[in-house]
Amino acid sequence: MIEIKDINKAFNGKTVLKSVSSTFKEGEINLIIGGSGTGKSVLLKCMIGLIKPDHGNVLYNGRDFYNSDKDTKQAIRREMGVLFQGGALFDSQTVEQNVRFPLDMLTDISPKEKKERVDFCLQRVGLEASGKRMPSEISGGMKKRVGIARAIVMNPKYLFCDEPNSGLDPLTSVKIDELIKEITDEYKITTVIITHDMNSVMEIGQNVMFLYQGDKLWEGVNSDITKTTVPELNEFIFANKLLRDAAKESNC
Ligand SMILES: Nc1ncnc2c1ncn2[C@@H]1O[C@H](COP(=O)(O)OP(=O)(O)OP(=O)(O)O)[C@@H](O)[C@H]1O
Repeated sequence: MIEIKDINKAFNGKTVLKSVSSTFKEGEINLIIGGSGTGKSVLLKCMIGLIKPDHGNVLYNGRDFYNSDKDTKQAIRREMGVLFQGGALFDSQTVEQNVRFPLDMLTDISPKEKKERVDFCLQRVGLEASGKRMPSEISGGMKKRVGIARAIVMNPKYLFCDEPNSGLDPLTSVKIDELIKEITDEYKITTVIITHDMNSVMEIGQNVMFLYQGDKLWEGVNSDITKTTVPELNEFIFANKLLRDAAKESNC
């Protein structure tokens, strides 16, 4: 479980996050949604320690990240897996080398153990036959899978995904969502995903937080989202015509 309490952040006098608090549950998919520039990525970066909030706390199973000693911070960092937007793969390294990278950087396990762990993770994301290929030789969906394999190679307790569906066709997006959901269930990970994708919200959004201009305006389970009376959230959801029509039909 991750708790964020009263997170505030401003850049050059402009407030980007306004006292945001929430709880992200273990073994569940927790989504942060909202339009462009509403502070989703800044919030995620505040959670993983890439941007220090001006005020507020981030608690990892009760451990207060920003008020921890160096060793505890390091331990929490090792429990995080991050799938960056666009995958962030090293183009000059094979798929296998990309997945092995955190093990090389953060562990001193033997080459044999590393190989076993990398093979296991590649197999878990359905890429067991692609370890020797270069990122330039695989599709966008496969790159995301490599990113997921790398994010789980350290066996994380917390998984953060920044727009895992960006740049993918709808069918591949669904497959990536399903994979993240399966892995979250299987290893009881606390997963936090930033997305614009209403399909992801409806399919896998067990807990959803809506940010608007740095404010948390709504949170709840996905099945309640279309009943919202928050005008900004309504506008965000029903920008999608299919959903608008579906909502009209269910009200008839
Ligand atoms: N390092 C920074 N320095 C100054 N301003 C920043 C910095 N990072 C983000 N911002 C500003 O903070 C605001 C929120 O940005 P953020 O990237 O969190 O938006 P977002 O909701 O993730 O948008 P998108 O969906 O388009 O990625 C924006 O106005 C952005 O310009």
